[in-house]
Amino acid sequence: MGLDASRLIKAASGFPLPPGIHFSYGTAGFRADGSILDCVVFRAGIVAALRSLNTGSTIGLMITASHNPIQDNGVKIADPNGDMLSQEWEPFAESLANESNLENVVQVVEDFMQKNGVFKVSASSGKVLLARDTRPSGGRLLDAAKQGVEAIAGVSAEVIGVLTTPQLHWMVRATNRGVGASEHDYYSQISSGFKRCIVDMIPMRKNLASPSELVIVDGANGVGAMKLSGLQAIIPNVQLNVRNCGSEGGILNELVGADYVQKERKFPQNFGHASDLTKMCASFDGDADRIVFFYSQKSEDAEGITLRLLDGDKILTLLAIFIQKHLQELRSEVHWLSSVNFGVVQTAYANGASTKFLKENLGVEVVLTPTGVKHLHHKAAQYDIGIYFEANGHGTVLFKEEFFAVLTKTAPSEFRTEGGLRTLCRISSLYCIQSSTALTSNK
Ligand SMILES: CC(=O)N[C@H]1[C@@H](OP(=O)(O)O)O[C@H](CO)[C@@H](O)[C@@H]1O
Repeated sequence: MGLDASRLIKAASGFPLPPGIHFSYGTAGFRADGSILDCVVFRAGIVAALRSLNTGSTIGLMITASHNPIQDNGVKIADPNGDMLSQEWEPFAESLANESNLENVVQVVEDFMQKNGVFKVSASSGKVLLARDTRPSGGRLLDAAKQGVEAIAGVSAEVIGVLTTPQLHWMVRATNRGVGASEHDYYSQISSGFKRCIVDMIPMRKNLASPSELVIVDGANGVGAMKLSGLQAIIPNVQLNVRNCGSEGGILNELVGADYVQKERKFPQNFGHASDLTKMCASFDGDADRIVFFYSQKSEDAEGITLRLLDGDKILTLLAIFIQKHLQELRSEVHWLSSVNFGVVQTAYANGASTKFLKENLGVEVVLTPTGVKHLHHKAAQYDIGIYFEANGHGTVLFKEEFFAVLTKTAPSEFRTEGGLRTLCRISSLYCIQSSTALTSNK
């Protein structure tokens, strides 16, 4: 099957390239002021459609500018297993996005297809799932992306609507695995992981609804707040107090959200009250793929209250201590577990004290990668158990599937401290979401 050039040119002519601007493919896709992105997003739709034909799988396309201001927007593409678009495709995406001549657009696509055998692998039934966050330009840009997908014959676009970025990544992965991939399935998976990991594992905290256990969440006036209420509806016994939901006139990412709290070391709007003292709080970013925690303490200064931040480095360190402890217990009992490798991944921006602690005090292998989830995720996935976090709060825990399968099949009777085995299985059930997500880390 060849490219339908006239169909592509006709569709592309509706989305002219704004003159004099070069669009760069950044750490996670294209970003710019939302008013000038129609062409780039349309062409990202073409890239996603071709990727779908090339891989013979469903691909995801997300319209979001994450932690950036409300007037910005952007586009990220999710690969079949829920990872970021393969880095090999980034130069193609960038040259397509910047081609000003329509005839050349076809040429760029044809050359790339020829080089990569896009249509050799494909059946004639590609599919792209499309979603967006809550930005005002999101609906218009989602439509541009849809038209880009449909400009490629044989590929269909399914608009899912408003989602967090991790939800879209998860749905793409679940769709390609042929398991339940609805938003409700997503909540059910987190909810059962939460129940197994938090509620059952820590009996004394069973009554999580008690006011002292309340977690207060800063939703950054974005999609995370909205989705958290969906999740809360099916998680029993947990009371979350969600502020900055965007419904009371608050502006997305303005004086709120993970980026603000982490960079400014300030309370987000509607936090920092005396009544919140010592309570655990969490901040999402605009598309809920970052989280940082914080709490307040009494201080001597004029404000009287100081913010204590748990950024990605601290979250990673706490997780590493926890997993290392259980792993060491199990290794002392079961021979094959001694070969299980466990490592953590940070970027060069990580606090050096955390890296030193992880290496020297905890004895964990630490690898540094460039900034960007695609780099950290890829590296962490090479371990049986890998944790990655950027200081800004992107991160997760990954369990290699083969390792997890052996772990869950191992009879509890082989272990004296059965609890350690159960704990690892339970943690993996909470982090089974696979992509950096604020919702699973909300504990
Ligand atoms: C998915 C991804 O790679 N996101 C990138 C990107 O963050 P966003 O929250 O997606 O804007 O830029 C950050 C640097 O500004 C980088 O730290 C991070 O890894």
